[in-house]
Amino acid sequence: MNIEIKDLSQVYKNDFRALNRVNLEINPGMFGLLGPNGAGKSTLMRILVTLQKPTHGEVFVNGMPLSKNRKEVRSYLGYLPQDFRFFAKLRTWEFLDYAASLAGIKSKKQRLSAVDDLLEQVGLFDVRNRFANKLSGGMKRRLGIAQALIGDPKIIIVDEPTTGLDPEERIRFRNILSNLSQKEVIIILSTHIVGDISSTCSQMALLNSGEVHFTGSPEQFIKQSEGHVFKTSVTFDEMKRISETFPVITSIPDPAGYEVEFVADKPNGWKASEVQPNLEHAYVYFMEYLTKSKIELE
Ligand SMILES: Nc1ncnc2c1ncn2[C@@H]1O[C@H](COP(=O)(O)OP(=O)(O)OP(=O)(O)O)[C@@H](O)[C@H]1O
Repeated sequence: MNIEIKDLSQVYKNDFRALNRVNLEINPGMFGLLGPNGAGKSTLMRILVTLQKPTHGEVFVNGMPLSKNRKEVRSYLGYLPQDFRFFAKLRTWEFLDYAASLAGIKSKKQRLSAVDDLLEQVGLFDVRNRFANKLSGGMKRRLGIAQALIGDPKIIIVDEPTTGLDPEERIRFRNILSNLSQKEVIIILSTHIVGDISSTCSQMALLNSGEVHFTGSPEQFIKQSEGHVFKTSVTFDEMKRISETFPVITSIPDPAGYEVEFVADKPNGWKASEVQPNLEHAYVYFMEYLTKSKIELE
């Protein structure tokens, strides 16, 4: 399985360009699409799941153009939309049973066995008789991924699935996804949460204002910010000045002021030592320095 996105643009009716000439290659494993709110992630996800036609460009799934093979591509897909909703009056297992019949599993016996497997897989078996609308936020999201997994999809697309979840549920959700990525499937995870990417994705892209600014592994992404993350001690007075000059990532109070970690192209006169960057540092560095310089260059 392989997805190639070629020169994809989306211009909305109000002339707003939500995607601008996006090119990506996505192979089996977990692919993280990282970007701030409004970057165009949901637009791209909706195009991939055939809910929206792009203004320009094409998506190829295993070499097949999506625009001419929508039905076939749909048969490979599982999708968890950002605003996942379900019918309030169904129990958790009934909802999945209903979703399985919509997905074309006709035999009742086959459906019930698939539902039990899915409930086990996402850790909802014990609450299978609870009304779906009475599940906690994290459980609802897990029910969402369970319905996306019906029919063993080869491509699983999840749009901002961890937003609003507490840390424990977020980890649980990521673990479900990373277990899936052991199989030969493509999982595309769109998120604005850096932590979702670091722990699970082998490949990633950074999308900002509808444009891809980076594509590669999280390790390569981090490498780009090496030599641009610093640590120094500042007085209370200096704190204001440094935070107006650079993005400060952490500030830990000490008796004389603060120990701060900041991201900069150069530390510009501040006596600071270099720090080994992590993904959060790299994201801030990209957003502050590299995406802006790319936009200015064009
Ligand atoms: N139907 C539409 N008409 C006009 N503009 C739209 C439409 N849908 C989305 N947009 C705009 O396109 C941009 C990208 O939206 P999109 O939902 O794809 O971003 P996103 O990265 O998923 O962000 P978020 O996480 O906030 O949803 C936003 O500025 C949004 O307001």
